[in-house]
Amino acid sequence: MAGASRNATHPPVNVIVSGHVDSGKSTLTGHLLHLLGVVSTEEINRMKAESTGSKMGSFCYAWVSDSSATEREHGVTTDISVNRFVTDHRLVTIIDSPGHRDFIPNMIAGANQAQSALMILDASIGNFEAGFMRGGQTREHLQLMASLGVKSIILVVNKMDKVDWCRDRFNFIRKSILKYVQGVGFTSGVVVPCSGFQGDNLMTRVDPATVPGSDWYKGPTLIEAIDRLPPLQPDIRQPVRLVVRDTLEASSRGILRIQAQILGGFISTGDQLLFLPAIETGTVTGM
Ligand SMILES: Nc1nc2c(ncn2[C@@H]2O[C@H](COP(=O)(O)OP(=O)(O)OP(=O)(O)O)[C@@H](O)[C@H]2O)c(=O)[nH]1
Repeated sequence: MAGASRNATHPPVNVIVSGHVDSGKSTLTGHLLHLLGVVSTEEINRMKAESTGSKMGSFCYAWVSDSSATEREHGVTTDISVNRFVTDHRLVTIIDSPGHRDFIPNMIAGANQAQSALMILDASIGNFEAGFMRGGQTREHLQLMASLGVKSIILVVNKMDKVDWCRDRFNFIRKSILKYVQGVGFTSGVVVPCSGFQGDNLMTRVDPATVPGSDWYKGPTLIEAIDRLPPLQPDIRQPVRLVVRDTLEASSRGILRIQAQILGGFISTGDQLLFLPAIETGTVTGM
């Protein structure tokens, strides 16, 4: 159903992975990228061996996103990491982001590039509550994303293995979060249970034969939910907003060749652009 091709012509969708600290964002992202073939089995096996050797074995999938020595040593994401994959109908750019409140500016930088979100909720007893109460990052991230223009959201009830796929626990979290999400202003909000670490319900429906107690779930897998996200449709009536993805060439005459994605408005040769956070202006000489 999906894979790592970068040449897909499917409509693009940019998805930020957000949520309270330690809810399992990087683990879920890394495991999904592995199942999609973006990260090879050899690479995962190497990360499993190295993380186990550093007594951080439970972070093996998180190491796909968390590539810096600090992130790996402390088991905490500090910056965003961006990957691409294709599904049946979408070209997905997935942006893993930090949950720790110290790194909120980096989470905002990621949310700025996205129109859709995976909000990761830790189903474990006490952990959903810690993230959802005042001072937790769940509400803060939802409010930030809504104010930054993220429109659609998939609510991922993660670590279901830690609550034995308890249907009542899922329904409790589902009810609590949906009420809040609608109040913040998101239009859609499908709720998907899964285990990012075990890989259940990421690419294939959780199997009651191997995961006892999960037979009640008949909804979409995570990848099916992602495949149904509304695609990016830049609104040309909005002010110009584009995300610089890469600098391809810088000439001595001061001409910079960049790769960028237009999120709104339209640009023409001769237009002046303001680049942030550098606060520098530039003139469009060609596209
Ligand atoms: N049992 C279980 N543990 C999980 C699951 N997902 C993640 N974990 C564990 O939760 C811990 C934190 O996982 P991370 O993926 O680093 O969490 P995170 O949300 O990316 O962390 P920050 O970005 O630093 O906020 C690790 O020990 C993971 O192994 C899951 O589905 N089940």
